Amino acid sequence: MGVVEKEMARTQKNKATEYHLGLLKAKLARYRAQLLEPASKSGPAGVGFDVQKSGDARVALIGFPSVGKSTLLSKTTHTASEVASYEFTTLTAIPGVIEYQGARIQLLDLPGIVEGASQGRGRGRQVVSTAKTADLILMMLDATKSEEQRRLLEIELDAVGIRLNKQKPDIVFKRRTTGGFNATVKLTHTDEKTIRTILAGYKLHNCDVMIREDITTDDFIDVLIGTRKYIPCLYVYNKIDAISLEQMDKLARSPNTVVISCEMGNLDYLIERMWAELDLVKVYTKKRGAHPDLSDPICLRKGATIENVCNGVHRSLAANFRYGLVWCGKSSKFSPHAQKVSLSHQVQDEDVVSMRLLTLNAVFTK
Ligand SMILES: Nc1nc2c(ncn2[C@@H]2O[C@H](COP(=O)(O)OP(=O)(O)OP(=O)(O)O)[C@@H](O)[C@H]2O)c(=O)[nH]1
Ligand SMILES: [K+]
Ligand SMILES: [Mg+2]
Repeated sequence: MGVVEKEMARTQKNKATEYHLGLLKAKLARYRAQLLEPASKSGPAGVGFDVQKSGDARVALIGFPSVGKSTLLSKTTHTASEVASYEFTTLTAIPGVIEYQGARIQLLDLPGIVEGASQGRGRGRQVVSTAKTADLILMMLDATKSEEQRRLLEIELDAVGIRLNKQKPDIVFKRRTTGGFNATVKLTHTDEKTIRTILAGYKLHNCDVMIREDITTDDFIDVLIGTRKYIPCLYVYNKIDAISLEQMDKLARSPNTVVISCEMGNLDYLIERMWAELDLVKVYTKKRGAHPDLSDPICLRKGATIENVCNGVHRSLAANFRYGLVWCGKSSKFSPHAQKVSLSHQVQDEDVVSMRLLTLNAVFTK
């Protein structure tokens, strides 16, 4: 235990010391953020595996050893990853590709992690750092083992700043202004004084804060630190061939959970659920006077703009952009007629997009 942790343990949790605790928490979070985000030269700690991101999204497999991560990769992609009954069979990151609905999803097999992974034991630190780069985490669990495994993994991911299945808390900061405080909802888990104390700890005396949901002190620190990653997670219980129907039924009813048996197959439902969680937007491109190319959509993250579409076609496109035309999709106000849009326009699933360019006055597709 470090000095700050010790002081926190000594400090009893009651109203009188809550402010002090908040300050200590902020201090500890700052130290750990420094420890976990070292400058790139200072060694491998906190750095993920050097695997190029490819395809439209990245899904990372996180779990204890021998839960069946490599078996899953081998069964759902064309990549083989060694499978064995002994622990730590996989020693590095192994990428495979799942092709689904016209999208290419990178599935990343990773070494098993153990308790303490985030504190730098073994390759664990590298694994949890890689998890930070994922668009979706598949937390793989052994259905025959105790529920404790899930909580332990959540602690490890939490320790590197990953927040699972959580939206970024709705807090807005404005520095170098008057120091106003505004909460649009009643705060029941924290209060202005605690938040002021934390801000003072960061020497942020002149800082406007606007809070728009009933946050906790931890939520506030997360947003203040700013390096947190809010990543969706599916809890995947494997090896259901080895448990009773009643046990399986109970697991399957939990939120964000899928039960599978890699051995028995039928992983289609898992892939459907992954797809739904990734929430990708598919956009079709169209040449002037031609039908849209429905065979080759561009897949983008939700919230993507016309600029992202341009970059998905060719990197020179955005620089020569005059305007875009959008048809049919849910974002087009004038469907079935085209809507004239700018680079910053957000596209929706199933939109058809055409670009008009400055130099060529022509149309591009992939
Ligand atoms: N009963 C059963 N066994 C399985 C299932 N899936 C995988 N296994 C077995 O579990 C063992 C471990 O599988 P791996 O795929 O190597 O597990 P891993 O999570 O990649 O393990 P590490 O790389 O060591 O972390 C192997 O003996 C697999 O055959 C399943 O659905 N049911
Ligand atoms: K194994
Ligand atoms: Mg493996």
